[in-house]
Formats: sequence, C-alpha cells, structure tokens
Amino acid sequence: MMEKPGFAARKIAADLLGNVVHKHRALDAELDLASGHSGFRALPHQDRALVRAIVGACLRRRGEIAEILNRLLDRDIPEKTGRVQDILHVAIAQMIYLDVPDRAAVSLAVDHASIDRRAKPYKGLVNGVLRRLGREKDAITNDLDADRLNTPNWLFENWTAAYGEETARRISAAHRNAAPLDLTVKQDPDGWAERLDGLALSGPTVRLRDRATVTALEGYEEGAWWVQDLAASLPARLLGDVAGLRIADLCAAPGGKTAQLANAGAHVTAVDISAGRLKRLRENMTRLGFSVETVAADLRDYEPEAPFDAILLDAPCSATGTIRRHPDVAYIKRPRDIEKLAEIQAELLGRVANWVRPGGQLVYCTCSLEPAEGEEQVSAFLNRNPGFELQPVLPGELNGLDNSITEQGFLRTLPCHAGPDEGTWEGMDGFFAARLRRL
Ligand SMILES: C[S@@+](CC[C@H](N)C(=O)[O-])C[C@H]1O[C@@H](n2cnc3c(N)ncnc32)[C@H](O)[C@@H]1O
Repeated sequence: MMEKPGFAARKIAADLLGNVVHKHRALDAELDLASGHSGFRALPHQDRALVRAIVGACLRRRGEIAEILNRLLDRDIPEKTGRVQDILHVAIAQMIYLDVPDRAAVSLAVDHASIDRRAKPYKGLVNGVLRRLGREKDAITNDLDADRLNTPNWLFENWTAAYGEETARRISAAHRNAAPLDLTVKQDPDGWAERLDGLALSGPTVRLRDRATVTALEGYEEGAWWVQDLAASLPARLLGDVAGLRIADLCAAPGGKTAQLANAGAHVTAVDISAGRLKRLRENMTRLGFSVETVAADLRDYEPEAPFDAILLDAPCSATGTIRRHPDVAYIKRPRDIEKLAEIQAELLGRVANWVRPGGQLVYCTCSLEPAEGEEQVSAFLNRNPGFELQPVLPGELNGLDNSITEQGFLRTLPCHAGPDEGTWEGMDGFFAARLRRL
C-alpha cells in the first residue's frame, strides 16, 4: 500500500501520544531534535509542526476526546488492541480541534489501523465511528464539560480542595491554551515592548503574543533579555534589593533566576546537580554578559565555604504549574510523584536553610499547584525550625499582582490569574514562593 501524504505525521503523533499517556514519557524529551523519537526527528519541518499540534490538542483536550469516544461506542474498546485508542484520539483531535478536513483524518486513521497487527481487526470500527462523528459532530460534541473533563480526577480533586471548585475549573480552562511568550528584560521594559510588539507587564516582564522563534527576535544575540514566565520572575523579586549581596541560587539551571539576581547586582553562586543543565546555564550567562560562579553538585553533598547573605531554593517539583506549556505533565505525573518530591523538598529545605547567615533571607519556591509542595511544605518547615520566621509578601510589593498573595503572606500564582491588567493575554504559570528570615 502506498503511504498517503501526511500518514507518517499521524502515525508518529499516535506513537508519541502513547508514549506520554501509557509510558509516562516527557513530551519535550520525545520531541528533542537531538535525542528524541527517531521517527519524529526524521520528519520534514512542516510535518513536525503538525505532529506537535496534533499531540498538543490530544493532551489539552484528552478528557473531552475520551468522552466523545465514549458517546460513539456502545462498549469499551478491549485492551490489547494495540494502538486503536491512540489512533482514534489522534483522528478526533484533528476533526474537532484542528483545521483538518474530516475525510483526510478518517482515511489516515483507517490506514494506520490497517498496518498495526493488533489494531487491524478494528479498522472497520475506526472507520464507522469516525464517519459517524463527521456526520453528527454537533450532537456528539454538545454539552461537553471541558473544564472538568480535561483535568485528571486526582489533580482536579487536589485543586478543588486547595482553591475551591470554581477556581479549579478556571485553572483547567487556562490549560486549554498554550502560554504566551514572556521575556524578562535587563532594562527598559516599555522600550522592548514597543520594539518587539509586546506588552510591558509587571516589573521587567514583556509578554509577546506569538511564540516566535526566540533566537530570531531582536535583542537575543546582544543578550538584552531571557525567556521567563511572569510567575517564574516573582520569587527572585521577593529578595528585594540584592546589589552587592552574596547569594546562593540553589537548583539554578537553566538560570532564569540566576540572571535576575546577577542583573540586580548580586554575587551569585549557582548550584545544580545536572552538569548538562548547568552547561546551558553557563551558555545563557555568557550570552547575557553576566559573570556568576557555578557549582555542579547535589545539594545533599555540597557544603558552602561561608554563609550566604540570602538563598533562593527553586526546588525540584511536579511542575503542575506549567501544564499550559507542558500539557503532558497532567498525564506523566502521578500522586506518588508528589509524595516523593515533597520528601526531597523537605530534605533540601532543611539542609540549605543553615547556609544563610543570621538575619538573612531564604526564598523557597516551586512551580507546582500542589499545596504539599508549597504551603504545607513551608508550614511544616517553620514548625520544625523555630530559628526561622515567615516574612509575609506584602500588598503592593509585586506591581499589581496582589491577587497572587495569600492571607498568610505566601506568593501563590495560578494559571487563571490574569496579568496586572485585564486583557494582557491572560495567565501565568502556577508558582508558590515563601520568604523566610533566619533569626
Ligand atoms: C525547577 S528547576 C530550576 C529552574 C531554575 N531555577 C531557573 O529559574 O531557571 C529544578 C532544578 O533542580 C535541580 N536539582 C534537582 N535535584 C537537585 C539536587 N539534589 N541538588 C541540586 N540540584 C538539584 C535540577 O537539575 C533542575 O535544574
């Protein structure tokens, strides 16, 4: 059988979807052009963009697609049918959420089922189900509760318990769209907003509507800015005026927060366990013209020579605050990952806290929406360590982002929080940060 144009892209999309949702592999790693999925790497540029769009829609709309399939089938597709379910999801994503003609999506799905040994007996079902969807699209997709369906139950329950159901729904809704591109500029946010046709948000953040090729944008070569979500820029800002201070940026790579601290005039020691990620940090600092000390070490072994004036600990976490950028996170993480990560965070926080001098500040942060990795982590630390106090984040400290400050004085941003003004192409990553002081 001759392969139809676009067949390879659909086949690889189904493969990648399967690797994420069944094998819990990170999508970024699969899409890496140096080390990712070999079939994906071999595709022409345009087909790679199509694969990204299909897999993105499959993940962002996974709950809706599953419900559509449910409405189309009389009974569940048996397990051990090979790729049937992934093939159907890929086709439905194209028919309902992407601008692909139904006929193309259906015939490529049937072709795919025909060449898969275990899916082959179901090619008639694939054909029938998808054709019916084409005919009865409106009726079948009517009244889908997208906000509830597209978030896995355990995450939705976590967020409902933490923020209430209405907010959990708004978080889920924010995940339907890809995030805009935020830059942190060294100086002159208004000028850069004008030059890049963006919007100056809170502080040094400039937001661009399109995710253009970053390296082709004005100011990249000269190191005028770096890519950093608005929310990710907030924890370092909590340290206030850091000019001349010795600061340890712990878990630093690839260096977004290191760059902020260096730009503000601090003497930064950037520590990270990953030599590869630290190499990227050094490349970033070279482009930006910052000089910082870098240390490749596990924080569980590292011993600083002298106490620091301040510490920023951006602990490893589940990254559920970044689902707008990484929709696979909702499917590759599981509840036990949160438990394991919370244990590591507690260990790291307990260990590094003693590296700050008395009177010095320690900011702990994670890009997670789970209280176990944020509020609960810090409250437990303070209970165990009477030698530290919380220094609440105060209204007015964060240029118009007061709705991201909790009653206790923690920073808690959510993907459904708008920027400082309405109409700022909505949203930011979910972040938690707490500012502590050693007594
Ligand atoms: C959230 S990322 C850091 C992002 C970074 N702070 C930034 O703003 O660009 C977490 C980092 O923690 C590092 N890490 C994880 N476990 C570590 C450990 N035990 N010791 C040191 N670094 C660790 C990872 O290599 C990863 O680079």
